[in-house]
Amino acid sequence: MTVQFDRITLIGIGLIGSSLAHDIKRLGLAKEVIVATRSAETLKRAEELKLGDHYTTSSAEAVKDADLVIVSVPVGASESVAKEIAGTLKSGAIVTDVGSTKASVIAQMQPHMPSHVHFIAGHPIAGTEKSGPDAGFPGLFQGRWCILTPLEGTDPTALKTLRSFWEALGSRVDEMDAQHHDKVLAIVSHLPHLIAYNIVGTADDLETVTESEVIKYSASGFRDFTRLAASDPTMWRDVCLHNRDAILEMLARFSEDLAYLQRAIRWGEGDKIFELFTRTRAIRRSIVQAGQDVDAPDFGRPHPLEKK
Ligand SMILES: NC(=O)C1=CN([C@@H]2O[C@H](COP(=O)(O)OP(=O)(O)OC[C@H]3O[C@@H](n4cnc5c(N)ncnc54)[C@H](O)[C@@H]3O)[C@@H](O)[C@H]2O)C=CC1
Ligand SMILES: O=C(O)C(=O)Cc1ccc(O)cc1
Repeated sequence: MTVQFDRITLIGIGLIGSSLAHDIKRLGLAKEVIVATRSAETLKRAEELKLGDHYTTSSAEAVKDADLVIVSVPVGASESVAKEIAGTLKSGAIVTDVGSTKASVIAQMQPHMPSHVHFIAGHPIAGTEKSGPDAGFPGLFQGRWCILTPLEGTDPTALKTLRSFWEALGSRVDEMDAQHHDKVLAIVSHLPHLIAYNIVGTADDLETVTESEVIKYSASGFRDFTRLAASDPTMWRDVCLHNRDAILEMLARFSEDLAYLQRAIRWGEGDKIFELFTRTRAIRRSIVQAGQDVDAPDFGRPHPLEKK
């Protein structure tokens, strides 16, 4: 099914909002794109980059007559956006989001949504450590998964339309309930970021190793962590606070497993260490085999970190 909307409104025009803007224009998915964001400075930059057709700092104004509204703000701002747009949404409009956590976003937005709109939360599993309107680029969502979290009673036609939108961007779409989404993402995305923030913080705190040595001798493994640890502080603070339970559960499991490894190292239990490392190597090989290794040169799309 090919989709074209008369009017798409993008609320929030950072990495994700601006990447959507590039692709909507490139692929002709809307006759008109309205860009709304809170800060006048960001809005001015979006206009300079020609990311839309109309620009406003009023989300309430921006959603008037929109068929599709995509909210791309830090998850902690979801409720204030929902309250702001509730009164001006057009009948039959689809309202969605891209937030990294889902149960909290649904809890913040759903109660404010009028019954004449279709609210379906979503999450593209695609991004980089960059933020702001200059960070976006066309093709970010190509070949990546997008998870939609329909609720009981979600209109199947609206769901199909939203699915077609993401498919038009080149994404593969899965449906999942919000609680399960939050558990899965806690381990595959939120924990890795926390580990990265923590290890880079630990290296920075060391008394016996200087900062210049950390920079000078950083091996590629450490450098990979510094990339994640450079991710937007507001966005990731909000993820931590809004997926609290799942993150705490995964952190507890992680700490137990780390203690096991620590003990094996202390007692010289090479077989235990070897068994774990063999098991984890197999996971990496399955990712590569499944074509999910986005760093591979043959992944077949612009590299997510292409825009330096
Ligand atoms: N960065 C990434 O790799 C990914 C991020 N996400 C999710 O996408 C959402 C947006 O993230 P990014 O685009 O990376 O962030 P960003 O920091 O690049 O952009 C956020 C935008 O939201 C605007 N904003 C903040 N509060 C607002 C409010 N109350 N009303 C209107 N606009 C407001 C900011 O001015 C900015 O334009 C977040 O919820 C994040 O969890 C999802 C997938 C990947
Ligand atoms: O930059 C990276 O490696 C990411 O992991 C990007 C990312 C960040 C947050 C998401 O919810 C989804 C993807």
